[in-house]
Amino acid sequence: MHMYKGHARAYTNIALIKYWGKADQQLILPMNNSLSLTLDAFYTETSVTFSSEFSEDQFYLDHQLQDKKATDKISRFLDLIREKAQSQLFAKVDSQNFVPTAAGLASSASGLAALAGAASAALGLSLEEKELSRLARRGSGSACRSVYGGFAEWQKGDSDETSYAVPIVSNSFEDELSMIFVVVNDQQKDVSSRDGMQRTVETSAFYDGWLATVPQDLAKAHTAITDKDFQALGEVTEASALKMHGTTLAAAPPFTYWSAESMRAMNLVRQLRNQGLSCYFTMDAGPNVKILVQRKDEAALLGKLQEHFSADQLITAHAGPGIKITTK
Ligand SMILES: O=C(O)C[C@@](O)(CF)CCOP(=O)(O)OP(=O)(O)O
Repeated sequence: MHMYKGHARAYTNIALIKYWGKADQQLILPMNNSLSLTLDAFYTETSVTFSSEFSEDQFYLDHQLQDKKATDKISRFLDLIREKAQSQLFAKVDSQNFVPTAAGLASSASGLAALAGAASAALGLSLEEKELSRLARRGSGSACRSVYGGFAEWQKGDSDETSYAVPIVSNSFEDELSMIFVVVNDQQKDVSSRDGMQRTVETSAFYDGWLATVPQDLAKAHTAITDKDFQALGEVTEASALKMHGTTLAAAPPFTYWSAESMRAMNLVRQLRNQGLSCYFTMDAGPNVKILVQRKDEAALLGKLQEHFSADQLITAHAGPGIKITTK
């Protein structure tokens, strides 16, 4: 009887310069580079066991056996790893999302990164970071950035071999930052990021305009990180999110991830900034609002936010580490 085990913990990341649109759906090659900050507040722990005793793949998420649809998606991803390792063995996948229950935050980035790490290690593939990032990308684009801690850039490349994330040298600027999540509960049925970006690429009149400004936004973000210039990083982060979300309004049919509560949070950020509290927001494929603030202003911002939102809606995160893999 052959049994092989691997474990990984991977943290979620939030894009400051957004990935929005694929050049290749099957390989998950993006239309543009993106830049993110890995956080310490949310992570996924995954254990994978391959065994000759198993007659099919099994996928447990937070101790719940998942249905065929979810398991088939995992199996297709595991096939990539089985192929690399020349293995036919089936696997049992145990994933646990350490995301505050109220959050309802998507954890595909940490989840697929942890799965890539645990499964490849179980089959004895000791992949170095670039290869691990490429593998995670096949699970979910943003997952490729969670291989690294702190700031990372996903270089779009033009093939499976050339599309992966790299760490950004930042002389610890990330340690001077906080990100406060405002979890809004009026979540209408969202369009998934995968479906949302596909519809936008295919139909949005604003999509080319979005794409045209990404390289200059990336350059601004790099300069801001090098210079430890919080205002410049905040401005380009907020602009990138607004432009990305703007593309959805011109899609057919049009859609938006912004709810009334999202708008309330974004307007409050602008108001607080105008009153001298330097903070900037970003948003992804959901109504939650993420606020970038300097660690030194974190308490002051929380105090202001608590006047407008309940404490359990506010989650504070700081820069987090890269993926951790063990095969014990
Ligand atoms: O994270 C960002 O750069 C921006 C977004 O979060 C904005 F919503 C998109 C993430 O997309 P993802 O879930 O990775 O899609 P997949 O490749 O279809 O799995």
